[in-house]
Amino acid sequence: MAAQNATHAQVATGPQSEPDGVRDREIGTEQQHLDRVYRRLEEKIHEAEFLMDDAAKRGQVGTPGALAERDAQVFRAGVHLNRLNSEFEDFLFGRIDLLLGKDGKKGPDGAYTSVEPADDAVLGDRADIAETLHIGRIGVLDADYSPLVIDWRAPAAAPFYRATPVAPGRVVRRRVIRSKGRRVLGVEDDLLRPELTATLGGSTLPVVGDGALMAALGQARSHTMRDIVSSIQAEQDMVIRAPAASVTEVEGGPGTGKTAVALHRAAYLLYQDRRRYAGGILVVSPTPLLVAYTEGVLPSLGEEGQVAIRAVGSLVDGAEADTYDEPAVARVKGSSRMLKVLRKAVRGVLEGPGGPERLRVVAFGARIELGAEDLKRIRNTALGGTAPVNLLRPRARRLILDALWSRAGGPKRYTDPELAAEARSAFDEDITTEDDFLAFLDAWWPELTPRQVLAGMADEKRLARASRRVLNPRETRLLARSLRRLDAAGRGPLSVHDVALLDELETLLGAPARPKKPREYDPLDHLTGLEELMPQRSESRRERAERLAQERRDYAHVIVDEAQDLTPMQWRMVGRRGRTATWTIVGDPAQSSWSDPDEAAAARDEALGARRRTRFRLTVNYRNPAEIADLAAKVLALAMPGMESPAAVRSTGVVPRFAVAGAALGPAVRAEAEHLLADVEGTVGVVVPMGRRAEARGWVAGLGDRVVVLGSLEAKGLEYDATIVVSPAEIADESPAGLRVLYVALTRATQRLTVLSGERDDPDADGVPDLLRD
Ligand SMILES: Nc1ncnc2c1ncn2[C@@H]1O[C@H](COP(=O)(O)OP(=O)(O)OP(=O)(O)O)[C@@H](O)[C@H]1O
Repeated sequence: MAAQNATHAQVATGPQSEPDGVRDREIGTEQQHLDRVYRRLEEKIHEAEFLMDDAAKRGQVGTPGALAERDAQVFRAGVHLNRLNSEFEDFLFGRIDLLLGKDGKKGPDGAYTSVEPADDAVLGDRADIAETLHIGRIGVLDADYSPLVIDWRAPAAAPFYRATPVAPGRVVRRRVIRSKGRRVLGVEDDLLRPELTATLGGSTLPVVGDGALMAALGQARSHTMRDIVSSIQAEQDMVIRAPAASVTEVEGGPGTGKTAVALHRAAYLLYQDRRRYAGGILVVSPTPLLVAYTEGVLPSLGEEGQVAIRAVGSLVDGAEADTYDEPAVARVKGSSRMLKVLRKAVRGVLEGPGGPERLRVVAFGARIELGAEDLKRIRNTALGGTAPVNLLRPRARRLILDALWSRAGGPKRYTDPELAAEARSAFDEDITTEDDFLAFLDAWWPELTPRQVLAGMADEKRLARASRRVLNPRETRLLARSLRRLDAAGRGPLSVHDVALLDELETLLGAPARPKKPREYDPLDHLTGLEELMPQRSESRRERAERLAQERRDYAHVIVDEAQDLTPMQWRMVGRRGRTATWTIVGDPAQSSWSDPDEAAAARDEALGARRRTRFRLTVNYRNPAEIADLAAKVLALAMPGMESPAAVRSTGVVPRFAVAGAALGPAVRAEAEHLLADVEGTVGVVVPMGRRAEARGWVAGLGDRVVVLGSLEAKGLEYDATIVVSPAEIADESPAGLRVLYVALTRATQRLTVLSGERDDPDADGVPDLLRD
């Protein structure tokens, strides 16, 4: 791990100090340990299988108590088995050799807890190794409760990540073990106290290899993210294990590991306080592509489904956004001004033309009528309530009945209150059972769905009434036009920004009634008496609204990745899902595709309110070689003058390639992609302006699934072995945030970068486009 805290002194390592045969011997030593661990795991699996078997037998007894016990046991044993099976591959990855600690106390995992060495741990320049710990994805205790493997999230594993040559604590040697299944393939050591001659069991402590981080960073990339448990760096570990304060904010440039750190933090929090986080951890990701890229990481860390990774366009149930609005429309839809527009739009639907203008009923043998003015007055009184509009319908119905009763002279007919009450209830019943009255109510105060209201906003005239003095006429026109994709019921392709509007509307409207699904018949029911324990009460609307609101608040922790991109309306949507949660927010203002980073920051402040914040900064770029990072820094200087770029941890000696295509982009992109496919083992990303996505897919058709075409906004968070950035000037011109979007595009490659100039780029004699020159 030569770059452990790259700013600190180098760690002494190196094959030069490695005599022949030492590596094989050390691999053999670790192999013996792994064999022991596997034997123990097999014992545990047998125990789990026995438990399940035994539990199934108990199930045959059939009493409710025995069944409940059976369920609990089967569940526990099932989880256990799943875990062991899924973690069976590659789960032991580290080892630390430690000096004697200051005190002799042991923690629950069987390891000594002291961080600092005892005063007499080192004599002159000699020391004995007092403790050896192996680190893995889950903890395994031997039959005598001594630790065979320490879970990477346990406190005893922290020194594996945190020790540096400047502050080594008790760690003398840190070893990363590469294993596959039951076989140890390699070991890489860092010596943290090179000045010492340390002995283990009487022999000198050997040192093998030259660090695991570089090996990990140089590996080819696939279409899914790998975990980094074996090489988490000290500054990253500080974030992963930070106490779950109300808000943990992490900033850092491209490639500093923000996404990796956020996901590993989720795994750490679950480990550290499973009960607290059983309420779920929500990870909000900017695009479905990034969700697909990161989804696999957590199960491999040994979790059991408490973590939901959702794209910001899929946070509302039933809505799946697959469209991007053009920047001017996105700016309107994302702005907090939309809140006012939506409020008025909801009212506008109720008041809008086409609704009934009068109500006629027959009561006491006479015809009674409420006219347009009466209905308007009643509607305004009803809307004076604070509840969501759909939940105000019963109130409006009652006000209508009151008005009819009074118009029919009801209050004057009866002096006896009891008689009056009886007559009133008969009057109400007569009217409300009439089909005409029900039809009137449905037309006059329809139960609205968020999608209907949104679709209604496609009518420019109607929208203009709702947006008066909030949006200007151009903004209103753009907004109305963009919503014409939807039919009257709101079906049709939704944009990412529409989803936040739907969520806001759902809050304004209250949840519409959903047809109740009949509960499936379960043959166990009559045995367990479950029906009695869980009576099927019918739920009132208010109860339902409260329940849904509750469900939304359910997340115990919310992680926001690429937080710089959330619009004010999206912050409101995400905020609703974490009202009582703790938060981890990671992002980089320099990569913001939102036109106004200050506005987004203000919206974040509003969503988080007065919660206490703890801030961290990540400073080392683990993705891009220095040659690519240096080029990207030129765009950063234009996009955000004065912003520092993170220090690249490695260099490949290969500078970015510049090619000029002019108008003939297709053949040039294809040729460059073919060239890069031959150069790298893994993936090639072709980043194009958003409007060129469809044609670009044609350019690379047939080159295989190692090549991926992405619109500039879709590249966020992803990475490829090699990247082709097509027409930088066109990407930069696409939106007011275009230079920052270009910065994102230029920082996706782990090995090779080709920049292809289009018609607008004005390349110099070397093919370097205007925007990337010194
Ligand atoms: N400690 C580490 N060990 C090995 N690889 C690492 C480490 N930290 C980060 N990486 C790798 O560096 C790359 C960048 O990480 P990640 O995507 O989390 O960065 P990021 O800060 O989210 O980047 P961006 O802001 O550009 O989206 C990934 O391939 C990740 O696996």
